[in-house]
Amino acid sequence: MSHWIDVRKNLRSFRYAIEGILALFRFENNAKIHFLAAVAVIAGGLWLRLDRTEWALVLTQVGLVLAAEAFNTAIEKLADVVSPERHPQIKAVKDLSAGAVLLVVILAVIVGILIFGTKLIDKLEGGSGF
Ligand SMILES: Nc1ncnc2c1ncn2[C@@H]1O[C@H](COP(=O)(O)OP(=O)(O)OP(=O)(O)O)[C@@H](O)[C@H]1O
Repeated sequence: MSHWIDVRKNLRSFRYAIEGILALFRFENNAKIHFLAAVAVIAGGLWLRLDRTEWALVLTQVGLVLAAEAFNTAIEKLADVVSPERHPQIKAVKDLSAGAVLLVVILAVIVGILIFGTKLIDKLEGGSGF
């Protein structure tokens, strides 16, 4: 009997997705840098005691950057298979994909400055220092 939801198939897909995440952080240089940045941001958030809304915003940005990095890596790998030779359209595809990551990163930095900037100033002006 066929089931409406095939749990075993779902679990297998989940395992492949985890393998993708592990490969991203193990082999891709930009992803490693973004991973370290994410760890630093989370440590900074704990230190500055972000509130719920601030965490929601910060973690959304972290998720967007890491997911954009994963999509970009996937597109680059696909492009390399489709066209191992240089091709102007592949250049456009890869540049657009990298541009998407840069856009997300720029916005994440702005959100980071808005949230961490004021918190940091408050903390330092409060005199508690480090
Ligand atoms: N097949 C290609 N055809 C045209 N331009 C390309 C191609 N591959 C890469 N490029 C250009 O090089 C940029 C960087 O691409 P990518 O990160 O894949 O590195 P690469 O140049 O292929 O070298 P490597 O894979 O050794 O790092 C792309 O954004 C694009 O401008």
